[in-house]
Amino acid sequence: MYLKQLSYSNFRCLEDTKTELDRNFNLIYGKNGQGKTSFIEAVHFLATGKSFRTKKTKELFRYNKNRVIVFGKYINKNEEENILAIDVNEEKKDFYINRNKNKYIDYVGLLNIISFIPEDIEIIVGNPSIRRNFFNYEISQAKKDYLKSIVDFEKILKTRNKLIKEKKTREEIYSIYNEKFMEEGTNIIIHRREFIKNISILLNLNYRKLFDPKSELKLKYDCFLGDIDKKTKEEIKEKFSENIKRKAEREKILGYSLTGPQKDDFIFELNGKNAKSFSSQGEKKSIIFSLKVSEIDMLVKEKNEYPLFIMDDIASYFDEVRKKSILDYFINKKIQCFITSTEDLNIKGKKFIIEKGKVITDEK
Ligand SMILES: Nc1ncnc2c1ncn2[C@@H]1O[C@H](COP(=O)(O)OP(=O)(O)OP(=O)(O)O)[C@@H](O)[C@H]1O
Repeated sequence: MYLKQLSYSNFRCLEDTKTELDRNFNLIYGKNGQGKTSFIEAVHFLATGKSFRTKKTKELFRYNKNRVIVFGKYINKNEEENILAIDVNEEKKDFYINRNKNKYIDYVGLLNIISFIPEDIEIIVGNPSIRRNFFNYEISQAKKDYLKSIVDFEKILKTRNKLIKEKKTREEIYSIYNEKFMEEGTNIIIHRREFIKNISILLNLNYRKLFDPKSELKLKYDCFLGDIDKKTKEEIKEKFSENIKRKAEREKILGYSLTGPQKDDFIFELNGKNAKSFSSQGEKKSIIFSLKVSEIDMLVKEKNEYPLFIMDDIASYFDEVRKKSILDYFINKKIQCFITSTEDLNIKGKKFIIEKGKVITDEK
């Protein structure tokens, strides 16, 4: 799939415009502070309804404005053209597919996108909730029923916590919620185990191919239940149930859930050592880049089409050799990518020069 056209109104510092994009390579080029990141943020926002820089959508409104519209035409794997749009104001966010208003759950995942931004290093060094959010989003892109499980699980967890806090743990309603909690929780565990197993193999292959053929990189699912590697769904549920029973008394004292996949974590291990504590900055960046490339492979396997890729500030990440191997990767795979840079890159495609929010197209 690829994005053919992008337009936006009131998006950060960008001057309202309509842009025709290259099917493969789009270089967003300019000096610091001109609007390069804002441009790829608009692409990301169109695809996901979210920014990769902020949770507060209001920050996307141009100063003193209270509404943003992004609009784009994309071509899917059957070469069909579709139109997406998001209209957001202070109160609500509306999603449109081919000019019809739709729910977010139906909108997200139509235009798949993978991003690589400086803040992604947090996936390794940040706290477990960052990794959980990251993998939740990635698994959802490939599996719609996972997104549903996550949304349902979060609602159930909230109610379960409320019931524990109110000490209504012996009532019938608690046991109904407990059953739902275990059922959805187990679905999440199974999806996570499967996804991590598959992506870990790709991650190692990609890291070796792109950066270091002698290294061994593993991604491990650190499930709150301990080792569930070879367990069936029923066995996992059983273990979950025992875990709940064991922690019930303490949950009552503390007033919230002490068990469940909301406690899961994921560990990156480079040559047998936890990357969070032992890997260098350059190795961490390379691990994350390999992870992103592996996500592309996973999406291609699941959906049989390539997602879009956006990468902010390539020059600040990698040396010349690594930069070349990364750019070669995108060119060979024929992925539509959007790369921002303060230096010109000698690659065939479209160059968009950004100056004070104004986008100037320069065919290369
Ligand atoms: N909501 C907004 N409305 C208007 N301008 C904004 C808004 N948010 C940020 N800006 C301004 O937009 C400008 C461009 O920011 P952006 O991060 O897109 O630049 P950039 O070209 O990627 O810069 P760099 O190379 O330094 O990363 C900044 O000067 C910033 O202050």
